[in-house]
Amino acid sequence: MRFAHRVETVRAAEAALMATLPDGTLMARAAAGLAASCAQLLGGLYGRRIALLVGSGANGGDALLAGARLVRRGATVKALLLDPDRAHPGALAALRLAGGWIVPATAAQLADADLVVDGITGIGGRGGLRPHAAELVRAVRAPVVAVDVPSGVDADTGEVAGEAVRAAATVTFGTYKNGLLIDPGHAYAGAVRLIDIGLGPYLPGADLAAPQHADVARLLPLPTAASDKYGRGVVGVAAGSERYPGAAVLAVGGALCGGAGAVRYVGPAREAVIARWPEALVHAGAPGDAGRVQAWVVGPGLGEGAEAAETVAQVLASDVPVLVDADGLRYLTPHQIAARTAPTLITPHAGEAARLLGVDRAQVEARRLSALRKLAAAYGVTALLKGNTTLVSGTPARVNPTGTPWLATAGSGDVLSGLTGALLAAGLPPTEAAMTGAYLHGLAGRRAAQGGGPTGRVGWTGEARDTERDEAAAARRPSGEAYVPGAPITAMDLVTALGPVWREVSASGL
Ligand SMILES: NC(=O)C1=CN([C@@H]2O[C@H](COP(=O)(O)OP(=O)(O)OC[C@H]3O[C@@H](n4cnc5c(N)ncnc54)[C@H](O)[C@@H]3O)[C@@H](O)[C@H]2O)[C@@H](O)CC1
Ligand SMILES: Nc1ncnc2c1ncn2[C@@H]1O[C@H](COP(=O)(O)OP(=O)(O)O)[C@@H](O)[C@H]1O
Ligand SMILES: [K+]
Repeated sequence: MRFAHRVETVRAAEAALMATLPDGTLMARAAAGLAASCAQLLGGLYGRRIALLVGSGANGGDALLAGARLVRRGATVKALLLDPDRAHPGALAALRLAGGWIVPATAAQLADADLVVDGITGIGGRGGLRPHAAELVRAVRAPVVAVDVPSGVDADTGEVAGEAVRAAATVTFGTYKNGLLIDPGHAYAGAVRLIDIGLGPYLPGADLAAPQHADVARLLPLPTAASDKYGRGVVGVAAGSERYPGAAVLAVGGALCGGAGAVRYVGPAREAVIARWPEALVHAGAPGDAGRVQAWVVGPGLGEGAEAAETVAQVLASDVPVLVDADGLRYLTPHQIAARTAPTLITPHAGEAARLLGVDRAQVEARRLSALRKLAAAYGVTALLKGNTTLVSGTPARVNPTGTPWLATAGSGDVLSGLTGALLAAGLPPTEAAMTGAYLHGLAGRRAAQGGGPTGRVGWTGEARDTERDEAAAARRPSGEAYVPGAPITAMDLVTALGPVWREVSASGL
C-alpha cells in the first residue's frame, strides 16, 4: 500500500519527530532527497541550469537548500523569490554560500532553465496560485519538479481552485498527501516519489491508501483442491433490458472472467447473454425466485420504470451482498438499505454520485473524497466513486492507482460491476472487493490498450498513474523517453484481458 495522511496529521508527526532532533534536520533530509531526485531526472548536473520558484514558507526553504546541494554538484542554480523579505533565511544563506544566484522574479529568468523546481507552497498552501506566481508558472517551458505538493493543489483534498503547477514529478516528504493521489490534484503531480525523513513511527493510521500488486494478490480468491463452483461464488446478475441487452452481456462477462464459479442471469437479455456466454445460467422469472447466489449485481442497462424499480427492490430484499450500479442507482433509498442484513456496495460515476447527493457534478469532481464519504454516510453503504482515480470508502479510504483514460468507453463500467460482483460472491468484504475490482479493471484497460494513456511524460516520471512497479519500470527508461500512449479499446476487450491480468497479479504474490 501507499499510505497518505492529512496535513494536520503530518504537522503533528513532524512536531513530535523534530522535538527529538537538532534544528534543521528535517529540512536537510527533505532537501537531500529533492536534490537527488532532480539530479536523476536531469541525468547529470554538470552545466545544467536549474531555476527555483521560492515562496515564503518552509516549502521554499526546501527548494533553496536543495539548490545549494545542486550548485555544489556542478549545476547553475538561480532562485526567483516571490516574497524576497520572507524567504527562509537559513536556506537562502546556504544557497548564496554555495554559489547560487538570487535573480529578479520575472518570466525572462525562466527562459533558459533545463529544470524548474516549484517551492512556492507545500502543505501550507491555501487556494490556487496568486497572480504573480501564476504568471511565472505560465512562462515555464522546462519540466517542473514540485516540492512536496504542486503549488495550487490542496494537499488534503486534491482540489485545484484556480491555477496550479503542472509537475512532471513531485518529490514528497514523510508520507503521501491525499491530494497527490486523488484527482484533480493527481493529474498535476506527475509521478510521485516519497522521501523518507523518519516520520513513520510518528504517523497514525492513514487517511487514504493506494493498493499495489502485492496487496491485491493477497486478496485474490484462488480455488483449492476442495473447491466446487458453488464454493467459489455464484453471482446473480440482474441487468440489461430490451433497449440495452449489451450491458447484461458485459456484466455477465466481467463476472465469469473475474473468477465467479457460476453466474445466474435474470432479465430480458437472456438470448444475448446465452449467445455470448453459454456457461451462464439464465432465469426467466424475477430475481426473488432465481435460486441461491452469494452476491447480486443489479443495475447495468436496467433502464427506467416500474419493472426496473421492482427488480432493484427484490435484489435489495435478499440476504447476500449486493452491488448497485448505473440505472439501479435511480431506485436506491437509505430506507431500503437500512433494512438490509448484508453489505451493499454502490458504484456511481461522478454524475450518478451528484444525483444521489443532490449536488452538481462539478462539485463531486472538485472534491471527490468528500463526495465519497458523504455517499457512504448518507446511504449507509460502501461506495466506489468511478473516475480517473477511482475511490472506495473504508478506513482508510482506498484510491485506485491503475488504469488509463482509454477506460472511458461505453460498457466499461458494466464489466467492473460483474467483476466486482464475482469478488463479493467469493467472500471479499465490500471495500476489498471494490478496491480489487477497480485495480484489476484498470490493469485490464492498460493491457488491452497496450499503454497507459496519452500523457507523454518523461524520464522516471513515466506514467501518469503510478504503481510501484510502474515507477521501477519508468526509472529504467532513459530520460526523455515518452510514455506509450496506447490505442482505443472496447469494453469486450476488457473482459478478454481479465484472465491475463488476474494471472499477472496472482503470480506477483507467490
Ligand atoms: N511537515 C513536515 O514534515 C516537513 C515540512 N517540510 C516542508 O515544509 C512545507 C510546509 O511549510 P510551511 O508550513 O511553511 O508552508 P508552505 O511553505 O507550504 O506555505 C506557507 C507560506 O505560503 C504562503 N501561501 C499560502 N497560500 C499561498 C498561495 N496560494 N500563494 C502564495 N503563497 C501562499 C503563506 O502565506 C505562507 O507564508 C512542506 O510542504 C514541506 O515542503 C520539509 O522541510 C520537511 C518536513
Ligand atoms: N478519464 C478516465 N481515466 C481513467 N478511467 C476512466 C476515465 N473515465 C472513466 N474511467 C473508468 O471507466 C469506467 C466507466 O464506467 P461508467 O462511467 O459506468 O461507464 P459505462 O456506463 O459506459 O460502462 C469506470 O471504471 C471509470 O473509472
Ligand atoms: K510546491
